[in-house]
Amino acid sequence: MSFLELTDVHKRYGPVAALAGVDLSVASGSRTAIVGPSGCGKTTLLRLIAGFEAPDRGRIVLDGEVLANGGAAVPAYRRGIGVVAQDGALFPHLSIADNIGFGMARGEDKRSERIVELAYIVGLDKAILKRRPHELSGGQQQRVALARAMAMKPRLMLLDEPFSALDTGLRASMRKAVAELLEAAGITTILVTHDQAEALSFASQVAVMRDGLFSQVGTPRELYLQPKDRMIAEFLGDAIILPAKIADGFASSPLGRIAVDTRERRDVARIMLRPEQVLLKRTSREGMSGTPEMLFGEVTESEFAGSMCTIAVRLLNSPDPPDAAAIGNTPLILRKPGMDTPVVGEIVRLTVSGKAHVFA
Ligand SMILES: Nc1ncnc2c1ncn2[C@@H]1O[C@H](COP(=O)(O)OP(=O)(O)OP(=O)(O)O)[C@@H](O)[C@H]1O
Repeated sequence: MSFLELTDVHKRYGPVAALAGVDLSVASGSRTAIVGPSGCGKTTLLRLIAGFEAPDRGRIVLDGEVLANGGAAVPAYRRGIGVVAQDGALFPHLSIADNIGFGMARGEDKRSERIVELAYIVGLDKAILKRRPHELSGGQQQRVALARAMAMKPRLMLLDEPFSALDTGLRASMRKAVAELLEAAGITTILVTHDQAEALSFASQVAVMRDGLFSQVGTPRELYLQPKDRMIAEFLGDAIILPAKIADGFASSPLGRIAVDTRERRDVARIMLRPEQVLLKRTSREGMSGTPEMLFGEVTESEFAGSMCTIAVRLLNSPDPPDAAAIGNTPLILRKPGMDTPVVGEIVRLTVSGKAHVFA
């Protein structure tokens, strides 16, 4: 049985259906990431789980306890749910120690020791406990917010874009530290993020939301490699989408014969590859002769961007695709390590590794 269960949850603001019948199961001790375009309902969902608002319809059950059933709802302060908002939302007039201690039960034993311990757990030096929030960096404030949420020993932790104010390096290290921290404490967590890489690396379950509904829920690997549709594919990373004729576990495509992830299909469909599945080897125009079964292309654009660079490759001898008009002369957009990126005009041999995913 799942730890948190949402069934047919609806929430409307005037004419806007922010949530249009959401179902979600979250396992105990797991980490779930919710991603989706701006305005799709992510924050509304967290607010309903936290108890800041009640659903119009539907049930929210946490560890067997009904938190909300339509408008009838357990108040937020009785839910045992920790919330860390995007801006940290610290109390500006309280010291860092009192901010952290705010989450503790009144008269809790060894309060000061526990505050120091929580500060240590989230990687804060105890020297800053006397300071006020405005004397801390954005990253430090986020850690205080997390320590405050952990101080109340929550059953469930809700993180609403908690890393978005941090720069790239700090963001990755904070994410890892927070994941380890919550894991060690056995706290079930839901993270809302705009960053697909963050969702895929942080969570054991990723839920993609669109127009107030989950369009796909699964493991990061399932969603990345077997997205249900083009929108989900492109939301979670770069995707090469091609027309293909499918039969017997293979696709005839503009990139030649490629193994696909289903043996059942026998039709014309769109297939998807992730750019890292297309491997390039430098060659020359002379190297193309006498090898009709191999696939070649010419680099038409190359954009340097540090560790990973973007290149465009125009296919030179593509087998006829099933609907040639759909691909036309569109180059493939690939990302390659910056140290060894082919330059414009170079001829490359292309091979595909792994299987392509067939869209329904
Ligand atoms: N209090 C409110 N009153 C009226 N409309 C609201 C209210 N809160 C949210 N909405 C609307 O509900 C929809 C969902 O909003 P929500 O904040 O949940 O989206 P989101 O996915 O979290 O967006 P973002 O990624 O931009 O934060 C939006 O159309 C929003 O304008």
